[in-house]
Amino acid sequence: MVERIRAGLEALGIPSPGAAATLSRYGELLIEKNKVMNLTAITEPDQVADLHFLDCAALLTIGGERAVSFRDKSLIDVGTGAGFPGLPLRILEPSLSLTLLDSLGKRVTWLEEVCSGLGLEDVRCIHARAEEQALLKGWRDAFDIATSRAVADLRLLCELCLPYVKVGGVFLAMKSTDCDQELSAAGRGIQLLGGRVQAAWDYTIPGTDVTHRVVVIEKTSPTPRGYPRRWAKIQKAPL
Ligand SMILES: C[S@@+](CC[C@H](N)C(=O)[O-])C[C@H]1O[C@@H](n2cnc3c(N)ncnc32)[C@H](O)[C@@H]1O
Repeated sequence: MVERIRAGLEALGIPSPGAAATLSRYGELLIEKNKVMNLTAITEPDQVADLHFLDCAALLTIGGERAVSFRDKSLIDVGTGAGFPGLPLRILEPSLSLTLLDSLGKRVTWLEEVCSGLGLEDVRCIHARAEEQALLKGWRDAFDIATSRAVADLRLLCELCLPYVKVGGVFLAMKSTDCDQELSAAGRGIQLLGGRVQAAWDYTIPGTDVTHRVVVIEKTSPTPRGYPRRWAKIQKAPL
């Protein structure tokens, strides 16, 4: 796995002294734990390298000259599951101040073990529902970047994620390339929550023919009070 990750990072133009080995160790821990806990449907080492690590790593480079800078930024990964995309980003950009958030306690406990096993002691692992945590003092309009992959339809997802982002920051929604309809349906909600779609970048994971999309949503004004709403309401009446 380590060689595949190293080659993929090189193809992406990401310098990675030591990072490929750390990611590979993370992959081993993931595959091992997945035998007794449901963490991922992807279990074959090369696929873990491609579809988890290199997919997440691509966020650091997409957009070329207009790529989002992660250096010295604070980032919250909403619905992180087994740590994606947040943890690979932190391994590749050590200056990142990372918060991983998930509603499933067992996954968060495992993430704490992984972080300490990999020597990433400063990563905050939070067991909470995104729409509840965002209502607490110090969490709203507080992060430079929010990320989320494979958590919910964009209409719902924006209400979970955009409240965390400070004005001038961005929410990076990792999606498939067929998300046009999802994106246009989310337009009204994005505006209401204080966001604006800045770009949608397609990228191909190195060494594969898999193409994904990241939607970049800029925070242009603070999220109005009253959002996010309770989950039942978000689902029943998406913005
Ligand atoms: C399909 S997994 C994706 C995990 C990871 N982002 C990835 O790409 O592999 C979705 C995760 O979102 C979490 N989740 C769903 N709704 C959530 C919410 N409202 N607040 C926090 N976490 C949530 C679930 O517990 C689950 O771990």
